[in-house]
Amino acid sequence: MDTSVKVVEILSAEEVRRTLTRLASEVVERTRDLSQLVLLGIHSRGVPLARALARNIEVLEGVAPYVGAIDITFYRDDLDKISLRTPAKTNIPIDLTGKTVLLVDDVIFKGRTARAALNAVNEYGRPETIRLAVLVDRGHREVPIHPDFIGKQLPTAKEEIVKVYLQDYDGRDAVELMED
Ligand SMILES: O=P(O)(O)OC[C@H]1O[C@H](OP(=O)(O)OP(=O)(O)O)[C@H](O)[C@@H]1O
Ligand SMILES: O=c1cc[nH]c(=O)[nH]1
Repeated sequence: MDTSVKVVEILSAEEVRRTLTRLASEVVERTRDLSQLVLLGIHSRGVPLARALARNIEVLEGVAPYVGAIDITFYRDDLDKISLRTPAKTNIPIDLTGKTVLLVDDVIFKGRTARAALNAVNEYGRPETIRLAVLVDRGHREVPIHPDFIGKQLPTAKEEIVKVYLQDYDGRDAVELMED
């Protein structure tokens, strides 16, 4: 019996970087006032991803957006099933009232993490708009949430795993699919 897991490269380092450049330019194009933009990365890889996106926006526009972090641990809808081992790593750089908040995550799957992030954001003011950017949308949503900015739409089987690697977090950029 073959129990090995097959790893398929979905995006190379160069493709991750190009995708980030495209996402940054889409965000710029669709943001009315960049001075009001706050990027909030969803812990954990959403945080370095938000920083990378912010750097790309700064290169394009010469304006560095605010960047912060959201730790959704205490907002999960399966909280009773997980331990509370993770300390809150939320960092909100400014009052969010009236701001354009861009939630950033590496992967969206069932959508429950993004839903929890919306609850978390509510605690820090009332943004004018909240949008969602993801590097990979792998489908299989369980809640009615759809990202506004998508790096790569990747049809997957439910049991497959998408792994995102980021330079600032993992020492390299890549997206891989792990198939059974
Ligand atoms: O749409 P969902 O089904 O909620 O899944 C998406 C979330 O799953 C992963 O996080 P994970 O919980 O694996 O933790 P990590 O960020 O530490 O990798 C990923 O980074 C997203 O945040
Ligand atoms: O495949 C998946 C599913 C959820 N989160 C990930 O990072 N990968």
